[in-house]
Amino acid sequence: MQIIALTGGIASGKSTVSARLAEHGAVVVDADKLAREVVEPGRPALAQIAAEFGDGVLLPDGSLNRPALGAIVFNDEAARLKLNAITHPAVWKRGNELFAATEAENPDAIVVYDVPLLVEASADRPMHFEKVIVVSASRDERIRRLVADRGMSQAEAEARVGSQATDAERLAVADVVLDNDGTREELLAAVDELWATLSA
Ligand SMILES: CC(C)(COP(=O)(O)OP(=O)(O)OC[C@H]1O[C@@H](n2cnc3c(N)ncnc32)[C@H](O)[C@@H]1O)[C@@H](O)C(=O)NCCC(=O)NCCS
Ligand SMILES: Nc1ncnc2c1ncn2[C@@H]1O[C@H](COP(=O)(O)OP(=O)(O)OP(=O)(O)O)[C@@H](O)[C@H]1O
Repeated sequence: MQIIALTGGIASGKSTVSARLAEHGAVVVDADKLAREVVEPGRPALAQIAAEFGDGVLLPDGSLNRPALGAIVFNDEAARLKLNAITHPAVWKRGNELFAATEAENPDAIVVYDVPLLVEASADRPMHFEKVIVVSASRDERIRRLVADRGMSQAEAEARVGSQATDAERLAVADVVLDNDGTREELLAAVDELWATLSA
């Protein structure tokens, strides 16, 4: 089994790349999904978040109020680091369990781990990757997509992008770079070429 990390800034195009790799046969594990799973009601991470940030980050039904927590952590680095310290170890642990289960089922699998915060969370990462793929798109283009496609305000989009590593920091750990400042079709063609080398 190979485990390949797929990273990139918010709205760089990671989901577009991982969906195409899945069509080719890759097993995709999505860290954002794992991060949602580890804060479900009843999980220890949710209790830790409520203890740290107060009951204002919970909805009346006891689940996480994501916009409320986002408004705090994307405007306050110390708060964000506290949240990361709660969630990231739980995400890596769950990821490792899924990798082990995939290997047991299919030792030849090519696993793509879609992990937005690979660089930011590297200190908490007890994990080795065969290759690191970075999807790169300019800061301005990513902010444009967040405002146009995700309904964020300009300020929210800038805060979220500003909470992440820079493209230069991500490119420093890249084995493969997929440029996504062009069209979606150009990106997909580059992914198809990449798959040919991964599966060779
Ligand atoms: C703050 C929260 C509640 C906001 O939820 P929301 O539904 O608005 O965003 P969602 O989780 O879908 O994340 C969307 C994107 O935001 C960015 N993002 C999320 N968390 C962080 C963070 N701690 N630092 C920087 N960027 C982040 C990533 O690019 C991610 O792909 C949520 O993102 C969260 O719990 N974050 C901490 C866990 C985490 O680090 N997740 C990222 C993958 S490990
Ligand atoms: N080359 C492109 N041209 C125009 N729009 C694009 C292109 N690639 C992706 N998009 C759009 O930009 C947005 C972000 O793409 P995508 O969801 O693949 O990125 P992501 O990195 O997975 O985002 P997130 O970090 O939020 O999960 C989507 O709305 C997508 O349709």
